[in-house]
Amino acid sequence: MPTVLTDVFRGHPIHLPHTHQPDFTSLSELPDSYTWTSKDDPLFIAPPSPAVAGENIPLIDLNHPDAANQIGRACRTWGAFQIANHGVPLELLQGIEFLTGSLFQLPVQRKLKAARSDTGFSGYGVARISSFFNKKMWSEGFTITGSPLNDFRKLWPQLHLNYCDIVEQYEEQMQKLASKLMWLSLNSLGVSEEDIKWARVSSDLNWAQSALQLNHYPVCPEPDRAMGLAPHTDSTLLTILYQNNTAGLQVFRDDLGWVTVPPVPGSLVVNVGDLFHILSNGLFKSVIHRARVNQTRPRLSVAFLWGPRSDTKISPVPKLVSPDESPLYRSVTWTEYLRTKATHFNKALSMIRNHREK
Ligand SMILES: C=C1C[C@]23C[C@@]1(O)CC[C@H]2[C@@]12CCC[C@@](C)(C(=O)O1)[C@H]2[C@@H]3C(=O)O
Ligand SMILES: O=C(O)CCC(=O)C(=O)O
Ligand SMILES: [Fe+2]
Repeated sequence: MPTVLTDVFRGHPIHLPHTHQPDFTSLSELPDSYTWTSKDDPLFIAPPSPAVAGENIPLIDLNHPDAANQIGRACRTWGAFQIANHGVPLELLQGIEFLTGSLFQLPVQRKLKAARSDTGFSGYGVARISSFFNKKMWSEGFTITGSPLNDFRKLWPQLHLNYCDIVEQYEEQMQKLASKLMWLSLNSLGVSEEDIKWARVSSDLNWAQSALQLNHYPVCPEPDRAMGLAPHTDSTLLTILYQNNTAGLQVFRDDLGWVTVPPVPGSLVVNVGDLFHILSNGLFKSVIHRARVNQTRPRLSVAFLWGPRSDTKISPVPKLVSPDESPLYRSVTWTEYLRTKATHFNKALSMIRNHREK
């Protein structure tokens, strides 16, 4: 049984055309292969409801005495929220943004030296979900899990140690924050450490693991017809996203359609992932989100994808299941779930759902 994320796709190759990325900046028209319509994605033009004006995911001050309830409410209604006063130093956010910008500015041949392999987890390439769509996405990405030393040495023969240091510090801060957010939201449901022993704060976070996904959305000649990152849910417990000062992230609500998440300097966006939806027996929504692009400003984002150790079985917390009903989902490890998702994409959750008798 693998215990690290790097092993997840070993024996489960995903062939993706990393080497066929265009030089985005040289294109003055959108090639057909990048032109999206609602045939390529049924939600492409989900009309915003009139109610959407003024509706936005909540911005929650973590120092507020009622923060736990506000977070709980946001997880139930939106599956996403922004946070201020999160305690992550501004210089570290600036550092990770600088690293991300420097990485994607490298010549494409250099980036390809660290390309993600078909069975690999880390490295440069197109989004993993690309194989589920007919059209290409206007973006490039870099996934990090474990030490980025080997990849970074290929990218920056001189400066790799400085950049490794930034990643290490960033991940350390994010891990602490993610655990705090998970417990604040669970506490709001009356769930305590007694109810989920594997996730005890006192167990020094050895029960968790993570990946960092760096994303770059270059400026685009026809943004209305292009897609930066297609609609998806994350398979995590929680994802913490840093976005630079360029809008592009949108979250989907059945009653509102697509809602743009405006960048708020210094704040972070938090998404509920599929595993948290399972753990909460469906009470917290794993939010469908996507990234759009624009004509004038490149966009960068850094997603901290956070989940349990690969061998931990995640199942609905018994306290959240009514005594006369079976849990909404059967138990699953993160490894099993990532593999299900890699094969079945947005049907993955329904594949592990327990079907209740009518
Ligand atoms: C741990 C992971 C979650 C992720 C797949 C991955 O193995 C590493 C990258 C993650 C990411 C980021 C972009 C969107 C997404 C759906 C994808 O294709 O790669 C997520 C994956 C996920 O949450 O399922
Ligand atoms: O770039 C964004 O805003 C979204 C990124 C994202 O959803 C991801 O990396 O999983
Ligand atoms: Fe995502």
